[in-house]
Amino acid sequence: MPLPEPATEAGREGLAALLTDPGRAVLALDFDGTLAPIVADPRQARSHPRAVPALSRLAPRLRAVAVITGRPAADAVRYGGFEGAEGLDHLTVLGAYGAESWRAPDGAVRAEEPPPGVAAVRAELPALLDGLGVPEGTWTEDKGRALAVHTRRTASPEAAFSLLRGPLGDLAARHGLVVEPGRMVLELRPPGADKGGALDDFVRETDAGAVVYAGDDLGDLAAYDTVEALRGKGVPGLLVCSGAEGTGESVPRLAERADLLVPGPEGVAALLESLAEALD
Ligand SMILES: O=P(O)(O)OC[C@H]1O[C@H](O[C@H]2O[C@H](CO)[C@@H](O)[C@H](O)[C@H]2O)[C@H](O)[C@@H](O)[C@@H]1O
Repeated sequence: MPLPEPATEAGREGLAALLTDPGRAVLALDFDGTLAPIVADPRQARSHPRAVPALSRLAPRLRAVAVITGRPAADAVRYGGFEGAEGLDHLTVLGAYGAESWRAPDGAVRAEEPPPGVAAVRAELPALLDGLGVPEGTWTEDKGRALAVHTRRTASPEAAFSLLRGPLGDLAARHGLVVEPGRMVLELRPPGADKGGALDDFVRETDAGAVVYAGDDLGDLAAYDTVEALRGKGVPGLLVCSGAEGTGESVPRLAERADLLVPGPEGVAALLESLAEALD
């Protein structure tokens, strides 16, 4: 497939920088909705079958590749199928919005201690959900340093999301946490870390001369901010939005800022394949 053309001049510069000097370019990707198709049960999410093979071809040509995700790093590594994958022997996975990291060379997860508010929220959340009479299918994902309440498997996911938003915001605030809204999920997590800071640190650490970032959800906006700030400092960048795969769940605040819109994880995998082909 030929390389798609970014819609903006800045995006075209970002893509050109990667193609001209791939050895200085960093590629960073979100996991759910970008590398992995959205599925009803978060425990069943897996990389798109073409994603890891494409990354395996591409990664050895680039300065560095990172997956930056709201998932715990270990979950993303496992669900992504990244450990031991050919060509990914220098992959970095930054989990929990950057509060956790996993690096392929040693395979260990480094994580900050969760603040005490997480344990307090864990203790109070079941009674709060009961009291609200949440619909069947509401499901809490315990992420260790955060709790995510999912509504995708309820009969009316958006109505359940709206019902929960205020009370979960109050609970989070009482314990010094924040609510991170996502695709049919409200996550109560510690403030501080975000994907923008995680990407900025990674770009500095790798001394990258160009950056490509791909994401699909509100949590990716902070990484978009970082790419735009880097562009302002003369580091070319390309912003990719993984679109909504025909589910009607697009995230306009991300799509309207992207240089390149691709159709979901399948489109992301196709883009990675095209980049690999162009560099071969
Ligand atoms: O930063 P990401 O890698 O995009 O992770 C964000 C959240 O993704 C997961 O939830 C989303 O994907 C699920 C599986 O497809 C889907 O069922 C759910 O509706 C989506 O919101 C994950 O479960 C969360 O912990 C992540 O924070």
